[in-house]
Formats: sequence, structure tokens, C-alpha cells
Amino acid sequence: MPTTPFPDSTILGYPRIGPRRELKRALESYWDGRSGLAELRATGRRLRADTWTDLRRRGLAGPVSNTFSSYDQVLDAALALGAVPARYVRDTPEDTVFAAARGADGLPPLRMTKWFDTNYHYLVPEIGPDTTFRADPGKPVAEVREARELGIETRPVLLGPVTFLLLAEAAPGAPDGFAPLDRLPDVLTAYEELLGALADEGVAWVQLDEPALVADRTPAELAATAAAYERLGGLTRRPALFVASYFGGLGEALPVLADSPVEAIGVDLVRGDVPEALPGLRDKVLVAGVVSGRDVWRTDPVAATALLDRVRGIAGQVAVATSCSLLHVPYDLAVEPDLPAELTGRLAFAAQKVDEVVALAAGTAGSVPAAPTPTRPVEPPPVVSRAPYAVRAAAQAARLGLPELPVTTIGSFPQTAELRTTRADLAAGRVGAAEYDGLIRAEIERVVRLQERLGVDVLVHGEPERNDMVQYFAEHLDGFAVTRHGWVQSYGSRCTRPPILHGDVRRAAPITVGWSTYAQSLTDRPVKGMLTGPVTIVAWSFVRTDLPLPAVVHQVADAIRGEVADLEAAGIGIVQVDEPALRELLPLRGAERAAYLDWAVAAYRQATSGAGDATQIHTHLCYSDADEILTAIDALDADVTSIESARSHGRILGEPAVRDFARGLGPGVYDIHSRRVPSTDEIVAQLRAATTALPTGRVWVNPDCGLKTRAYPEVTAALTNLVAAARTLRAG
Ligand code: MET
Ligand SMILES: [Zn+2]
Repeated sequence: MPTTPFPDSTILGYPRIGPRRELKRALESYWDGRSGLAELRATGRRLRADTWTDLRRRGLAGPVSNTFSSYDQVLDAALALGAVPARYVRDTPEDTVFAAARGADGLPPLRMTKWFDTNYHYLVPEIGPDTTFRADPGKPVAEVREARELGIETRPVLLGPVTFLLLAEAAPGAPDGFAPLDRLPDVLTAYEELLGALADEGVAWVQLDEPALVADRTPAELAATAAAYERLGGLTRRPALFVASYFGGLGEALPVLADSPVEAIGVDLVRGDVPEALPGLRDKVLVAGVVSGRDVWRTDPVAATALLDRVRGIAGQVAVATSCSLLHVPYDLAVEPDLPAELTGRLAFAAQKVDEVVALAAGTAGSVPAAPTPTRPVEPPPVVSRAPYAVRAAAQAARLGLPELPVTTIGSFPQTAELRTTRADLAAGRVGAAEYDGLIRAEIERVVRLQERLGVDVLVHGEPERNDMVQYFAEHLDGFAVTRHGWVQSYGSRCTRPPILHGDVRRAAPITVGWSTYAQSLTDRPVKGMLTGPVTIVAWSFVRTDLPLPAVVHQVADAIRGEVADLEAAGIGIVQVDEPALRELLPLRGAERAAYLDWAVAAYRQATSGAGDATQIHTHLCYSDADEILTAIDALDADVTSIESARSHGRILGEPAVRDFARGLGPGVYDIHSRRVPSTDEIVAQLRAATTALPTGRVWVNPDCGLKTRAYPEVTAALTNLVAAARTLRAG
């Protein structure tokens, strides 16, 4: 085993989509057949080389490799273990990855879900009792060699065996009671081969990512972790092992790793506590994550140095690192000339965070300007309640006069190429504000007329003015800044540009009222006002960390409350406040969940509880797994809730908590993630299941989510069938 010391400054990973989203463009061009594999590979090679040379130029002692991915690092791990289901395997690794990630030849893709509590999505590996594992070290070895050609020695990063299996789901047809973790011994054989191949390559250190260890783990899972690292540590032909944890504290998993033969342990000191002193840590390297990989703020050097001093006493050596991969932050602040100087001084993107790690290791970190003192109240007011649901329901029924099983949509209608061009033209000054306004109004009219023609009961204006449901509000509220190039990978080639919430949040003027009242002026049917909820706005932004999240979210909730009041005053009878990110922020540790749900629910109620009895408040959640938080959804006290259900095949309707759900519920009956148009019969069957679980009078008919990613022909066909299905059931 080599004894190369661990570098004193390192990062756990780096963005890979490209500073100008070069990888996105290369991928989409390859998928569309506009370019070949050679071009795609050349783009990847260039991006990796640029990253490594930049890290060297910044003076980082421990650069990493195998953090590049042409789609997703979890899928890459399945490929390196030879465990991608055979139905997806193609001639090249890239085509195998794309088939599994995007589907191919009529095959649906692997399931995709959120990576811990981030907005990144990974592909869920399928592991069964018969899955074969065959190590394929091709990609990590190739990246190590590529960096060496530049004279740069890297530490390859692999997803660790325990996290890989805990994130996997049982393959279809696996017997009841089978868990992917049952396959640990076989997976470890493949890891042994991977480690052997890296040792043969002369690799000194390898990083094994085990973020699953920061969530609650059963004794059996902890025992499996101990066994795994006992076995890998016992190998004679292997690099030194660095097990990285992140997104929280290790808790009970810390002594397990401390007692194992691994040489280095990574701890997240931004989100987790300083680990307890353990005898096993004395001869290990502690890789101290003191520079946050989850936000865009500069690190306070005084606090970080104090943390480093505290951990120095408990470990043999301490290295300075980021708290997790920098995948979750934008590339470089230096390309953002439009941000206010006062704000720029407080920010750090990936490149600046590397500089911070280097400076902290060298003891040369400078000082950071303080965040502004809030000028608005940050103390959330006590939770106020609306009148009891029964009272509201009666007032709303009298006002709205809706039929049984009302049909509605979730808000957005297809974002056509013309709409995107119109917005780009406005930004570039090619169309003026008045012309833009006219074009958006024409689109709203088209969407309203279409819904009337199809027989939809509660209409929407279609959200044509919004690029993104969070960014649109951020652009119209004080206290937020938006970046030019601050893209963060969400999945595959998809990126988002999270706004930065940096000051007091304030709504200077109504934001949506003009569009909603215009839509309402065109029709006698009710038009729903459409707002993004406070929890989702903070979840999908980079928010200030000098104040507690409940204080920050309260200011946002107050702004949304003002907008609800203005919509109401303008005569809008139904207002939907979307909270698709409610589930995403749920803490990884069970013990912290109740407190989170308390403030999240309070923020939602602050935003919506000013509405009068006759104003119907809707909410919308998607991304499945709503069953885990149904009680909290009930506590939101919205009159009507729409949830994703079609994509998860109505699983939610089988939940006992659904029966206790005391308000209107619209389990989605059209999976908008697919091009498929559900037939009327299929929708009728789904609605029958819903009216069995719930009183018919409380069931709504709607798609799983907004329609903005779909095309008009599919949407028109699907909504026609939704209306037909509702009418069939109404007729008895
Ligand atoms: C991700 S949830 C989206 C809700 C939004 N109102 C839409 O329809 O697009
Ligand atoms: Zn949605």
C-alpha cells in the first residue's frame, strides 16, 4: 500500500456541465443526431482538462477525477460495477448510459429521484437477486491517465458500496423481503477489482462517497458498513481509502468508520457537528469540510479556522476541504458583472470556494463583509387559521357553482418555441415592453379559448410570462438577485439558475394580478391565480445563511400573502399556491423532521390564511413520495390539493392517510413526464379508484403537474379525455 500523504487542501467534486453549459449542448446535439460520439467525447475531454488546469492554477493540492459524468454519477457507478440492466446495454458506455437514463426503443428509462436533500436527480439502480456484477474500471482509469498527461495527479472518486446499494431499488420480480443491500458481498468483489485496477495504475488515494451514512441507519446497515470497510481495508492491493460523508453529520456511523481500517474520513462540518474524539481517529486523516458546497456564500475564515483547530486535536492529520462536491454551485463568480458590488463581496461560486480551501490550508484567508442587518421583521407571526373547512367549502360552492369532479390543470401550458423567442427578444431589447405585453396577452387568450372549447371547469392563464416558477417571482421581489451564467445541473443536460436571496424580501408591486385579471376578463368560468409558495421559493434559491431559514421564509411568505390579497381584491376567486419542493427539504434525520414541517406549514399558512372563506385556495405538490408527508399536507389547510399520482400508478390512493385527508384532492390522472396520452377508459378507472378512497364531492380531475414541457397536440388530446372521463362519471 502506498504511503503518499493526503493533500492538505482538496475538494470532493466539481461541476461538470461546463462554464457555458458546453456539455449540455454537446449532449443534446448528440441525442438529436446532429453530431457524433467523437465530438461528444472531445467536449468532455476539453472540459475535464480545463477543470484540472484551473484547479492547479488556483493551487489546490488534491484535485479529483472521475467526477465528470456524461449523465449521472450513480448510473456511472452501476456501469463501473457492470450492473446496468441488460435491456439497456449498448455498444458504447455512453449509449448504455443514455438508454438507461432516457429510455430507448420503447423501453422506459430507469426511475429518477432527488439526490438526498438537493435539487440534483440521480437514476435509481435496479438490483435483484440475479444481478451480475463485473468490475469495469475503464472510466476512472482513463480519467486518471488523462490528468497525468497534463502532469496532474488526481484522486479518483467512486460512489461507495453501501450508498450505492442503499440508493438502489429491488429489480422487478425480486422476491418480497429482498433488499439490494443483501448483495453487498458480491458488490464488494467488484469493488475489490476496481481498487486493484486503480492500484495497478499507481493511484495513491481513492475517494469512496458514502453520503447515505448521514441519514438514520439501522443496526444491520451499520454492521454492513463495518463489514464492507473491514473487507476493502484488508486488501493488500489497493490505494489508500478516503471515505467521504456529506450533507450532515455521521452520528452513529462515525465510530463504525473510525474502527475500520480506512485511512481517511471526510466529515461535513458545515451541516454536521464537530465529531467526538475517538481513539480510532488518532491515526487517520480527517478531511474537514469547512467550505460549504451547498451555498454561494463566502466562508467566514475566523469560524472555519476555529473549527479546524477543534478537529486538529482529534485526528492524526487534518486536511481542508469543501463540505461536499461543488456540483451544487455555479462555476465562477468572475463572469457575473451585473451583480451589485456589495453582494459580490459576500459571494463565492465553485472557483472561489477552491481559493478559500487553499487559503484556509495556508492560513492566509482574508475577512468577509457582514450581511446586511434585516430592516423588516424576521420573527414569524403566530399561525393564523382560516374558518373551518366546512364553512369555507359551503361559501366556495355557492360562489363557484362547480360541477362534481371539476376538471382543472396545474398552471402552465406548453412553452412553445415562439414564446421562448419572445422572451429572448424582450431580454435583448428586440421587442419593447408594450409589444411583449401584447404577445403574452394573445397567448393567454389562446389558452383560455382552448380550455373553454375543451370543457375544462377551472381555467388557468397558462403562465406564458414565466421562464421558471421560482425565478419569475425572484425577478419581481426585492432582496433577490439573478445571475447570468449561474447554472447548476439538475439532471442529465438540464440545469437551473437558482436566484440568490441576499437581503430583505419585499414585494414592491403586484406581480401576477395583471395577467390573471386579463385571463378572467375573457371568460365566465373561474380562472385560478397562480403563485409559487414560500417553501419552494427558498428551496430553489440560494438563500442567505446568516439568518435562520424560518426567518427568511417568513419574509417570502409575507410577500406571497400580499399577492394573494391583491388577487382576491381584483376578483379572482381561486388562488393556487404551489409547493412542489415541500418534500425535498425534509431533513435526512427523522428527529429533525417535525421541526421542519412545523415551520414549512406555518410559512404556507402565513401566505394563504388571509384569504376569505369564499376564496378557494389550491396547492400543488409533485415528485411523488407525497404519501410520506400527507399529514403535513393536510395541515397546509388548502381547500384543494393536487398531487402526482399517474406516474406512480395511483400508489398514493392506497395510503390509509388518504382516507383521513379532509379536503379536496386531485390525484393526477395524466403523467406529464411522458408523451403518452391516457385513454378516457384509463382515466375513468383512475377516477373510480379515487372516488372509492374519497367522497366523490372532494375529488378533482387534473394532470400530475404543469404542461409546459409537453406539446399542444398531446395536451389537447389528453385534456379532451380528462373532460370525457369526468363527464362519464358524472353521468353515473
Ligand atoms: C413543478 S410544479 C409546477 C407548477 C406550475 N404551476 C406549473 O404548472 O408549471
Ligand atoms: Zn408539479
